[in-house]
Amino acid sequence: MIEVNAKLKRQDFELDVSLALDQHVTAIFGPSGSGKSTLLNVIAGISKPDRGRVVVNGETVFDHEKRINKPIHQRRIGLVFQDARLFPHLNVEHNLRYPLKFIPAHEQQFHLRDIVNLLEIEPLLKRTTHQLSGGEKQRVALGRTLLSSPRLLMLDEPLASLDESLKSQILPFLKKVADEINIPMIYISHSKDEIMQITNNVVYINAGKIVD
Ligand SMILES: Nc1ncnc2c1ncn2[C@@H]1O[C@H](COP(=O)(O)OP(=O)(O)OP(=O)(O)O)[C@@H](O)[C@H]1O
Repeated sequence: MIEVNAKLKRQDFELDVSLALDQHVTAIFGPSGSGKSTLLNVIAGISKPDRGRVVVNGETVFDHEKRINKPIHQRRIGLVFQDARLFPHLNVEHNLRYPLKFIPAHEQQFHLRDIVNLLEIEPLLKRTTHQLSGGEKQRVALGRTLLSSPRLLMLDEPLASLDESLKSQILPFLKKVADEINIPMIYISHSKDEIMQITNNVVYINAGKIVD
């Protein structure tokens, strides 16, 4: 369960949201500039609200009044962005293994092998990141994020930079992660078609406010 009560004012924009997400997968949908990424950043700890409270799986990660503001890494939230942000100096396998170094073995939710099989990336393991297509990069980025054993997975327009044919190749993998992986997921997109393939549970945001 994710609870967000947050106000954040910028020059030409105000985020003012109050929402409780209790489904396994939630999509956040809204037009460009409506505040989707800002909301995600507030949950992740990248942006600090002026007021409010954020609770992730029972843990208060932000509370303005109580002066709680857990740093990003302590929130244990996995983020996947439009650009894969892989480490260019590491090959695919080492990108995937990277987060495992920081998590004690008993806290690791997945083995490398499970994720490699789930995302069908075995043939890519020895490649450098420059030898991957955009869609392959996104699968590796998703795998690396899962291997960080997050307690919440947030994807911010993960398909936005891919062409239509690559999108349709990656969507089944996102669906598989949504259906088979036991981690709550927030999926941000401005594409209704894309969202409908992932979940029926949609939160609409417009001009910084949740719309019923
Ligand atoms: N760092 C910032 N400083 C000032 N204004 C910002 C900053 N980041 C975003 N904004 C503004 O806040 C508003 C919400 O932006 P946000 O990125 O959350 O929207 P979005 O719904 O994710 O849009 P998109 O679908 O285009 O990515 C926009 O008006 C944007 O211009």
